[in-house]
Amino acid sequence: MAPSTPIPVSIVTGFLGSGKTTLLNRLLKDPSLVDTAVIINEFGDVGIDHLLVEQSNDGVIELSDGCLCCTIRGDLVDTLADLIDRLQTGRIRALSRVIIETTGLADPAPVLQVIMAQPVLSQVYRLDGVIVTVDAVSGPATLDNHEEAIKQVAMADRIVLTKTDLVDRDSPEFARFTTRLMQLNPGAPQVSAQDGEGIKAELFDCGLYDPETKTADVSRWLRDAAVEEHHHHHGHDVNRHDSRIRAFTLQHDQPIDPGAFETFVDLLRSVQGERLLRFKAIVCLADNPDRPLVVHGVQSVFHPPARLAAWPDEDRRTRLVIISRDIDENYVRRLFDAILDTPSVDTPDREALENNPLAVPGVRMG
Ligand SMILES: Nc1nc2c(ncn2[C@@H]2O[C@H](COP(=O)(O)OP(=O)(O)OP(=O)(O)O)[C@@H](O)[C@H]2O)c(=O)[nH]1
Repeated sequence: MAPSTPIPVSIVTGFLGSGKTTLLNRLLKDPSLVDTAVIINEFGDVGIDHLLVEQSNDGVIELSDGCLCCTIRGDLVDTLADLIDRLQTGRIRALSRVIIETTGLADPAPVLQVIMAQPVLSQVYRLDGVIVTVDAVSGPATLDNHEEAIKQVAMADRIVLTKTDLVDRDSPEFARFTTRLMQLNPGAPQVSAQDGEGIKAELFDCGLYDPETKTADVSRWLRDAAVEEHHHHHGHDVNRHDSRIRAFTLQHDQPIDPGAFETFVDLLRSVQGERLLRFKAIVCLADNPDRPLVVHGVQSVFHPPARLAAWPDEDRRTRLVIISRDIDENYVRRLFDAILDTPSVDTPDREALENNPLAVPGVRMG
C-alpha cells in the first residue's frame, strides 16, 4: 500500500565543492527532518557526518558506484522503490522526506525525470523542488567556464549562496553575481547558507502541494509573478552562455480547448526536447474550467497531468512558466497564439500547425 500522502523529494545539486554536503549536514540537524532519507552518491568519502549516519541507521542510503543521475540511473529508481518497501515492511519507522544529493558535475534533469515520470514512483513521491548551491567565491568563474553549472542554476527552484562568509556581501562584485543568478533564474528565491535557522523553511515545500493547508499553493510553486517581473532584464554584458537561457511566462484569460493545449505541449516537447529545461503550468481547460490542470515537465519528460479540485484563489488565468535554453521565446509565443487561434501576423492557424508543425517561423531543427 502506498503512503497516504506522497513523500516530498528534494534534489540538491550544485557544482563540485560548492557546499552541498555542508548544507545538508546543517539542514539535517533540524529536528523536524529526523525521518529524512538521504540518497547520496559519493566516491569513497562518507560526505555526511558520521554521527548522522549512525543516528539514522537505515534511513541513510549511500550509493557508491558511479554517477547517480546517469550511469546508475536504474539504481536511483530501485533505491526509491526500496525505501517504500522498507517503510511498508516496518524496516524503517517513518519516511517523511527524501533528499537526493547529486554529484557536482551532474545534470539534474534525469533525476527530476525519475521522480516525475516513473509510473510507480510518481504515485508515492512528489517532487518538492530542486535546490542548487552556488559558491559566492568561485561561483562567477564556475558559471563562466562550465555550462552545466549554468544549467543547474537555471533548473533550480531555490538558490543557496554558500561561502558568503568569505566575501563582502556589500561589494559590487557580489551584487553583480546575485543579479546574474537572478537573470538566469528569476523565479528562484536566493538564500544565503549563512542565514541560519530560517533557511529550512525557505528551501523545502516549494512544490505545488502545501502540507500546512493540504491544498495547492500555485503561486509559490509557479513563481510566475517573479519571472514576469524580471523578464527581459538581461544586461548588455551577459556572458554568452548565460544569454542562451531564457525564463518567461505565458498567460491566457479564456478557457482553452483541451486538444489544443495538448497539441501545444506535444509540439513543444517533441520539437524543442532537451532545450526545454523546465515547464510549469496551471491551465484552465474548457471541459472543466473549475478544476485547473497542472502540468510539469523537464525536457521532453512530463509528469502525468493532474487536476486540482479547485482554483486556489480568484486568479483563474492559465499561466505557464518556461525556462529554456536556446529556444526563441517568440517562437513559443507564436506557437501558443496559433494553438489558441489568436490571430497574429505571419503565423499559421492551428489546423495548419497540426498538419505541419514546422510551419511556425523561427522553429529550429536538430
Ligand atoms: N567558509 C565556508 N566554507 C564552506 C561553506 N560551505 C562549504 N564550505 C567548504 O567548502 C568545501 C566544500 O564543501 P562541500 O560541502 O564538501 O561541497 P560539495 O558541494 O558537497 O562538494 P562535492 O561533493 O565535492 O561536489 C568544504 O571544505 C567546506 O567546508 C561556507 O558556507 N563557508
